[in-house]
Amino acid sequence: MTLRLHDTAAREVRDFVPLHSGRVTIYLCGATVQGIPHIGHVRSGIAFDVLRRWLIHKGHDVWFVRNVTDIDDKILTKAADAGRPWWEWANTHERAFDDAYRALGVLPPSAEPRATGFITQMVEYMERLIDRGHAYAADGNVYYDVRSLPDYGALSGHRLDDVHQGESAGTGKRDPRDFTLWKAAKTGEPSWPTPWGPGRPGWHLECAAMATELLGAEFDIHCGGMDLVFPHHENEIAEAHGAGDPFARYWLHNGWVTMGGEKMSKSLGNVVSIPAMLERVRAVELRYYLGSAHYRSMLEYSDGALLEAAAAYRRIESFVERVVARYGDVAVGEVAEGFAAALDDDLGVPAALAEIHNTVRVGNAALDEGQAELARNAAASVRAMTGILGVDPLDPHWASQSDDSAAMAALDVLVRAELERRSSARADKDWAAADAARDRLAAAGVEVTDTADGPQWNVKGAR
Ligand SMILES: Nc1ncnc2c1ncn2[C@@H]1O[C@H](COP(=O)(O)OP(=O)(O)OP(=O)(O)O)[C@@H](O)[C@H]1O
Ligand SMILES: [Zn+2]
Repeated sequence: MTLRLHDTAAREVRDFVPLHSGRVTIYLCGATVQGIPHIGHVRSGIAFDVLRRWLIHKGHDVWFVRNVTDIDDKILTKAADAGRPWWEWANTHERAFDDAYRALGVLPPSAEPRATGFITQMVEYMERLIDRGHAYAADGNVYYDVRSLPDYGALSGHRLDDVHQGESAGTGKRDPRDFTLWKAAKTGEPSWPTPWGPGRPGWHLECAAMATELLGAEFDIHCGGMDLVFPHHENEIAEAHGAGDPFARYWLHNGWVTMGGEKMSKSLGNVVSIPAMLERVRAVELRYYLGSAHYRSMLEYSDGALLEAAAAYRRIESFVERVVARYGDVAVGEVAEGFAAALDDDLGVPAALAEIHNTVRVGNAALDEGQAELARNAAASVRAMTGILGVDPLDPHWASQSDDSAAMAALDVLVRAELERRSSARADKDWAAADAARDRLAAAGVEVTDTADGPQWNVKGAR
């Protein structure tokens, strides 16, 4: 089946056809490493990790580039406020993002270019733009002349009259709507030499130069958060088209993590950091939660929604673990047809999750009825589907972070035996024996919840 994706530029969902058959090239705008990541910052990493895994599953070789913006006003200001060198500040927070991505099982990118490593390419890029009449130097700054490009604004739908770049007025700008490619050096700030004097790059130039250098003048998918449509991606397109490059063929944008209906952001103060979240739920549960909404929807954070998602994930996990405990190891099987159809439809994760939960229900019933083949097939399919969402319970990545799964599987057998004693005692109206079974479980710290899928258990205080 053909994968269909919502292309912001086309304003519609359209068939995805890669530029080169069998290979897909993707550029995702990565972090500006100025602080500790909050859960909003990693949403794009998770959403497009699912895209990547799905494309790999469909047989493509995926080249996935996610950059690091390691030079930026905010980095310089925050480092200066903290009395630290800017490069140390950037590196420290790059590691914090790395830790978060790794903890959440986001596949490492094929390349992770840092802006400061591509200055030569940025200078060459500006030379091309100046030669072609789309950029000009003034007082050591280099600006992009937005009026020089007839289709400026096409991605975001901004009319030229309404353009506000949201950047401070630079000296020598011919038109306030022009945007900055390169900033002249200021005393005490890092700078690199150029034909127009020393300075440092602007964000929009960084991404266009890195994407072009690593993925070519034309590549498949450019993605990022929805707040990047304007000005960041609009300006990247302007640069590429000005330079004569076709650039990205599809533009994908993810919605925000919100809290109280507003974008989670440090400036609003409504943030929950990844380390703080990982004190509350396991990393795999947080990943499940952050990846559970459709990538284009807003994901409104609440404690209740997080815990509900964690419980939903544990239902999937405990089914797979029960199968392993009873029948031994489970291989990765086939994805359900409905799951494939859901992901092919613009990465419809909510419908894909419904397929997973449905398979778990069928599998649990098969387990209860001792239908080994059916139960094992269901577990194998659940492994395949959860693997594409990055949350396969048996993926070794999670094993080091979760309870010892062999011990948990053994415990599951014992707890199930105790639960069976409790339920047959109830059926015999032997209340004393039923209470004794319940008390033994409680004394061992095992909490039992009766659900539509039968009793579920967990160890009190364990995550
Ligand atoms: N709440 C969020 N949900 C989804 N993506 C987000 C969220 N906040 C930031 N991002 C993404 O993270 C990247 C960095 O964003 P940005 O620097 O604006 O973070 P921020 O925390 O909002 O910053 P600030 O605290 O300065 O407002 C961008 O790609 C943006 O799309
Ligand atoms: Zn970018």
